[in-house]
Amino acid sequence: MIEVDILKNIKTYNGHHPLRIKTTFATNKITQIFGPSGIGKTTLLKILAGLVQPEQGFIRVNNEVWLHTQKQINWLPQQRKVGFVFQDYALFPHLTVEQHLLYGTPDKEYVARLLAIGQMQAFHQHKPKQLSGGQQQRLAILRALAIKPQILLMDEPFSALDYTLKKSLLTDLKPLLIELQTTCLVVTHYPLETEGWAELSFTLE
Ligand SMILES: Nc1ncnc2c1ncn2[C@@H]1O[C@H](COP(=O)(O)OP(=O)(O)OP(=O)(O)O)[C@@H](O)[C@H]1O
Repeated sequence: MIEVDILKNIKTYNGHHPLRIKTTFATNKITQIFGPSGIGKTTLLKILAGLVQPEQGFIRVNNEVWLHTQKQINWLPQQRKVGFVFQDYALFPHLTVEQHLLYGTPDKEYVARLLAIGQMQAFHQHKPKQLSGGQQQRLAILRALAIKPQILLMDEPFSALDYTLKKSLLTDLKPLLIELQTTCLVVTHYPLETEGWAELSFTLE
């Protein structure tokens, strides 16, 4: 179980606004996160990854306390074993597709498997600027999986994919997540629950 109890002052167009989130997420499940634009969905993912710091907070993943502001516990992002799919992909311009994946794992067989899941074999030597938007997005997803993350945080990860690609990616990703025992939190407007992909949902209000 992931236990989250955080308070973050977020900047809005007319000053500051407190973002208070107290909830739990089931581990080894896919949870879709809903909420209106600007409510703080991306901020929640970044706080879980350790990329944004809340003013006050507590995060426990199973029996590991990742963040406890009162006790000055704050695990570094790299200690959290989290994969992150950023809304803007955040790819490395100088690395090829294959190098992006090898950055996360030395396991060449696993890299080949990821390339197949993302239908990216033909582009493995390409750099991001030689890829389409949908290919860049698939690479961002594969890179996040390369480290075999304990938690996979995905921010609008399928927005640039057409329906057919999205369907086949969802079909191939789910067994991998089950095999890796990865907990997945995904922010997306695409109805993953009706697709039978997301198992749970959480709405940020
Ligand atoms: N590091 C930060 N510190 C303080 N405020 C922030 C920080 N990052 C984002 N914000 C503010 O937090 C608010 C929520 O942003 P966020 O991107 O988390 O929303 P969202 O729910 O993901 O929105 P959308 O669905 O439009 O992507 C915005 O008003 C933004 O300006």
